Amino acid sequence: MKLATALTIAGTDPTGGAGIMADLKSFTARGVYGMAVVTSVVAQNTMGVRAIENISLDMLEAQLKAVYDDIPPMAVKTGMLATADMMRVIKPFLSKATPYVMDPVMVATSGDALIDEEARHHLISELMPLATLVTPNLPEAEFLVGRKLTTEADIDKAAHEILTEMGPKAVIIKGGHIGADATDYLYVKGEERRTWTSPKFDTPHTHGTGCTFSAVIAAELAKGKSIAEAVAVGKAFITTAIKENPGLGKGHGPVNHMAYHE
Ligand SMILES: Nc1ncnc2c1ncn2[C@@H]1O[C@H](COP(=O)(O)OP(=O)(O)O)[C@@H](O)[C@H]1O
Ligand SMILES: Cc1ncc(COP(=O)(O)OP(=O)(O)O)c(N)n1
Repeated sequence: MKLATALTIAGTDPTGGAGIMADLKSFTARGVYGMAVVTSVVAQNTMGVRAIENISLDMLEAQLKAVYDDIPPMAVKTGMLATADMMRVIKPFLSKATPYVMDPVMVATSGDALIDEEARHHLISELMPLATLVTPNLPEAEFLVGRKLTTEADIDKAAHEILTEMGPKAVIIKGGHIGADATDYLYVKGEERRTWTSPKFDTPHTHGTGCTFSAVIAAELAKGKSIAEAVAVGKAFITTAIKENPGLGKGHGPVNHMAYHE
C-alpha cells in the first residue's frame, strides 16, 4: 500500500501535546507516514518549559541526511528551530519543489521563549522565502511585521507585507487570540483572501494547537491537496481536537488527535 510521507523538523514535548509528538500524531491521524528530525529536547509539560537542550549541529545534519538519503518526504513542516545556526543546516534540505509548511514557533502558550532573537530574524530572511505556507498566530504575525494588529484591515495589510516582502507562497494568520470567534485568514499569492471561522472554546486545553494545525496541513499537502483544501481539513481537525480535548494535565492541556473523522 502506497502512503504519502511527511517530515517534521521540530522540538520535543515529553507530555506529548506539542512539538514533534503532536506532529507525528497528526500525520498518523491523517493517514500519512510520519518522520521526525529533532532540533531541541525540551523538558516541558502543560504547565511550562523547564529546560531546553539543543541537538548539536552535526547530529541535526546527520538526522536530516538519514531521512533524505532514504525516504525523501512529500511534504515538510518546521516547528521549533532554536538558533540561526540550526536554520543554516536545515536550509539546504528544503526545496520549493516539496511543499513546506513553516510554523514560526517563537513562544509556548505558557509564555516561555523557545527560540532566540537572532533565530527569529533568520527565520524571516532565510527560510520564509522557501515556504509554501507560513502559519503565524497573531503575536507571531505582529513580530513579523513589527507592529500591533488589532483590526481585520491590519491583518490584511500585514499579510500582504509578509507575502510581498518575505516571499512565502501563502500565509495564514490565526486569530485565536482576538475576537469572539476563532477566525483564520488565508492569503495565497494571486488569489482572493479566504477565512475559516469556528466557535472559540472557553478552555485552557490549547497546548499544541499551532503544532497540530500546521502538521495536519502538511499531511494534506503531502497527499496533493491544494493549500485551501489542506487548510480546510486543518481547521476542521483542530476545532474537533480542541472541543474533544482529553482534559489532561494541571495547566494548558493537550488536544485530542484522535477525535476528528471526515
Ligand atoms: N480556544 C479556541 N477555540 C477554537 N479554536 C481555537 C482556539 N484556540 C486556537 N484555535 C484555533 O486553533 C488553530 C491553531 O491556533 P494557534 O496556533 O493556537 O493560534 P492562536 O495562538 O491564534 O490560538 C487555529 O485554527 C485557531 O483558530
Ligand atoms: C517543542 C515545542 N514546539 C512548539 C511549541 C509551541 O506549540 P504551539 O502549538 O505553537 O502552541 P502552544 O503549545 O504554545 O499552544 C511547544 N510548546 N513546544
